[in-house]
Amino acid sequence: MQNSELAQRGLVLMGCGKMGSAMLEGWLARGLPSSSVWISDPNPSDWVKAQGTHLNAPLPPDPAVVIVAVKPQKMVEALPALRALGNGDTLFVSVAAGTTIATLEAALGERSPIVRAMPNTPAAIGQGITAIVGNAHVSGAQMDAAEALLSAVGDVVRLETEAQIDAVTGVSGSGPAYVFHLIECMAAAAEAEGLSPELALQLARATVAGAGALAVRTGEDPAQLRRNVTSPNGTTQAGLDVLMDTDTGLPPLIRRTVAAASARSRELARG
Ligand SMILES: NC(=O)C1=CN([C@@H]2O[C@H](COP(=O)(O)OP(=O)(O)OC[C@H]3O[C@@H](n4cnc5c(N)ncnc54)[C@H](O)[C@@H]3O)[C@@H](O)[C@H]2O)C=CC1
Ligand SMILES: O=C(O)[C@@H]1CCC=N1
Repeated sequence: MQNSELAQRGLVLMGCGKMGSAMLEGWLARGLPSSSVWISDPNPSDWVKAQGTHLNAPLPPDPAVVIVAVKPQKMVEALPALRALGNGDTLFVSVAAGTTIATLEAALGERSPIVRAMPNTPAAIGQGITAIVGNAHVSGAQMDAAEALLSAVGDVVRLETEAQIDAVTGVSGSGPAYVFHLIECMAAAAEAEGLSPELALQLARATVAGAGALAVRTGEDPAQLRRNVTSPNGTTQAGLDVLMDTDTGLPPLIRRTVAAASARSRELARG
């Protein structure tokens, strides 16, 4: 499926909040005409309203792709409106956490091609990472199309099994929130050491952003990058002795954090 097929048959976006808008911004920037996009959302933002799409208009009869980006709790209410498009060659892509392919098949039709995806919010600036997995009805070309569509907002990885998506959700889907909280914690600690709130936040934000960019651009093992900062018996070593403590430091805390988010993903899947 080429962009031209999307442009011709149309793309439907069901739910256009934070995640839907992030993806829409990427597609429009990549040249998808706004006249080829149909958005269903009872509460669209001013930005969504200004994009020139078909907003809350009757859906096209045979769209190339339908993206489902409503909250998992809204699925039961939202999916019936899409059922008429099921069991054909319209490809459904759901980004909802914890909504299984089986649930989507039951609502949309057992023969519907369905891709389950887990993106993250850095998609808003084209730096997301999305994991995808499809059901048996997704053709190779449709999987390629889903990958192409989602690569408009960052990297895409294909999963071997649907079960992997719970761990993905716990790491990269929810992960930006962990990193934002790290910024908050570093800023609070800097304040506690006597810096002003503004300076503390500036230092924390730039440090996390710069370290992240360095890790990506160099492709270096993060452990080596860490060692590069750490002078023998210096300040970093003193800090890392606390942070890397295997009982009270970051390793067990992050392990529990990701486990809790992954467990919640599995719990949502059970309904
Ligand atoms: N925010 C995030 O970091 C990520 C979110 N997701 C998934 O994306 C989905 C959407 O999440 P967000 O964009 O954060 O939520 P959001 O609340 O910002 O957006 C959801 C949108 O759906 C709309 N909506 C509600 N009922 C609807 C209906 N019946 N039909 C059509 N639209 C309806 C709402 O008005 C809202 O604009 C969720 O399923 C979430 O699991 C996945 C990965 C990351
Ligand atoms: O918190 C959530 O449930 C969604 C899924 C991943 C990120 N946000």
